[in-house]
Amino acid sequence: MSGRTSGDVILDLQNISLRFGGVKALTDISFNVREHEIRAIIGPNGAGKSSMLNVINGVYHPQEGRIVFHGEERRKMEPHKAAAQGIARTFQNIALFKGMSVLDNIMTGRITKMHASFLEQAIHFGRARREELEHRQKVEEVIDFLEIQHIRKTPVGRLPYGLQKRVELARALAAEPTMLLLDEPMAGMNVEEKQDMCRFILDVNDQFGTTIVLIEHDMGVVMDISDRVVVLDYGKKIGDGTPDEVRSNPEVISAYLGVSH
Ligand SMILES: Nc1ncnc2c1ncn2[C@@H]1O[C@H](COP(=O)(O)OP(=O)(O)OP(=O)(O)O)[C@@H](O)[C@H]1O
Repeated sequence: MSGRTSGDVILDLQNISLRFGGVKALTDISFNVREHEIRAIIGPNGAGKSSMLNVINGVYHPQEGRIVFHGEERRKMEPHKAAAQGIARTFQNIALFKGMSVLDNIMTGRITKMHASFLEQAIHFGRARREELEHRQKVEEVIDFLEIQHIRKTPVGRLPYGLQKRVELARALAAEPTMLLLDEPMAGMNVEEKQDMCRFILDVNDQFGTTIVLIEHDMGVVMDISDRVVVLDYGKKIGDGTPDEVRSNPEVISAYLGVSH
């Protein structure tokens, strides 16, 4: 456990149930996320982790339950509204524009922050010009922060996998989120790439104060960087607590940690 302090509850998920036809993806799940913490969601394949992230992000709308974000109950929220409220995410399978440069991909993370009209942008004048400079400056800050200056002009598709994941993180950060959802940020990475990604996640959390909710299969990573862990199995919550509490929870051990993954 990182030992960092975290604040008030900013996201409260209460009795969430989500079904796809006859498939119960999530059943009566409640947990919360505190400001500035690193909160992991773990569980075997098909446990409902990605579905949970999609509920937080407004992609899926649960049939039952309440979602309270910053003290307000959320009604059917669409993903673009989640983005406007400061929630950004990365995906299990990298979702970048492979033919575009690293810089241009990260610029797309600024879209929700763009105010100038299409016409203003087209003639590249006044407000649009000022805005573009601001966006560029923010993107350059993110590029420096994630140490990817050397690849800023490279088309993303030519980069090794670990760096593509870092570019995806950069794009999410360019939106200046207050809450960052990471769907398996270490998947497919070698040991060195994982170490780098861990360092960046901790630095983002520390330096920007960003709250982080992540799904991760690598238990070493989860136990190292998370403040609290929620454990799902077959769409139900079977554990919730600090890494130490979760590690010693018999139900978790038999359902998850005890099986090879
Ligand atoms: N869009 C969908 N339509 C139908 N069923 C779905 C959909 N999304 C998820 N499911 C089902 O919901 C259950 C939970 O899936 P989910 O992807 O959330 O699990 P997961 O824990 O993220 O798994 P993994 O570790 O394999 O990514 C599974 O039975 C899955 O088949």
